[in-house]
Amino acid sequence: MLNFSDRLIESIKKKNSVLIAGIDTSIENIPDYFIKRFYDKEKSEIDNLKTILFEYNRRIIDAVEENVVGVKFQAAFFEQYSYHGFEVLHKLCEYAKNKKLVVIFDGKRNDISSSAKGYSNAYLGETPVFGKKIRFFEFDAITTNPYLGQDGIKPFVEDCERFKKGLFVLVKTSNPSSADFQDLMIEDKYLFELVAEKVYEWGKNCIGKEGYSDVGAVVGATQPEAAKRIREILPNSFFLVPGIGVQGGKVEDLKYFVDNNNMGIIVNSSRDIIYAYKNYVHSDFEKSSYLASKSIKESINAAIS
Ligand SMILES: O=c1ccn([C@@H]2O[C@H](COP(=O)(O)O)[C@@H](O)[C@H]2O)c(=O)[nH]1
Repeated sequence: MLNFSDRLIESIKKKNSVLIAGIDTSIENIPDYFIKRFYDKEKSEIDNLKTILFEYNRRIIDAVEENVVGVKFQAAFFEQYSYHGFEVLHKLCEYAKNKKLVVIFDGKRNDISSSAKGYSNAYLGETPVFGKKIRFFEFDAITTNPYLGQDGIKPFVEDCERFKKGLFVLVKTSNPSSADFQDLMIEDKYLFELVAEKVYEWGKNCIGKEGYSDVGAVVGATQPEAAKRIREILPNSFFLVPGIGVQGGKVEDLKYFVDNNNMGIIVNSSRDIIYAYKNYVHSDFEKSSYLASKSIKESINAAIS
């Protein structure tokens, strides 16, 4: 089996797209006409929730499939519905995987090593059950938080090596308060630069045949200056770039995120795609999401070519 970075590159070339559709759907943002179509008064609220959440996101995936290299599932939007949400997440992950999309779990997980191992078993690897190993999810990659240091990251890196999976470590995030900690200076370096140096180290043993590491960085689209610095430290890592559109990140700035081959990034867009019906065709959310994903893909391609 190919390394994660090689599979990603293969898919990017095939799709001519570095766009990732972010599945961040809340039930209250699903259009009324769609809810009415599926809501069954004979069923419980929870059963209706599960059906509608799955059916809406499934159609979004169908609609954008042609324009995206993968999908990123934001854990929070499934966790808010407790284990019912996770049941839907599991089905959607399989659905996207069957369409040969790259599937990312955005859980920003981390903990002490024994707990981190549990997370990694769940999302990248296998969980021991009665002497057997069970694979619960089929994600290709996960996002992690580096705050606990190397021992909290090692279980994920080991599973990346073993199962040819990918990791995106938060290095410089897109949110307004990212500077609170990430921009602290330690001697002559920003904290995010020190984290990037660690990401380089953690990914040294999982380099694919195309020369890219399977351990990448999350770098917010709102942070072009930081992106230039991080690219110097991580010349052969993929950046997962969230924050274009609603958060203010500009597609034109993506030229500061790419590597010397104009590669090395995947760019997430969530709300602009899943709720595109609010800006495009109100009565047809699938068409709207298709049009939005096509337009975002084309503008990204123009900005980085
Ligand atoms: O620095 C970060 C890290 C993760 N995210 C996640 O990406 C999406 C962005 O959603 P949009 O609707 O396209 O703004 C969301 O899931 C965040 O949790 C991020 O935005 N910034």
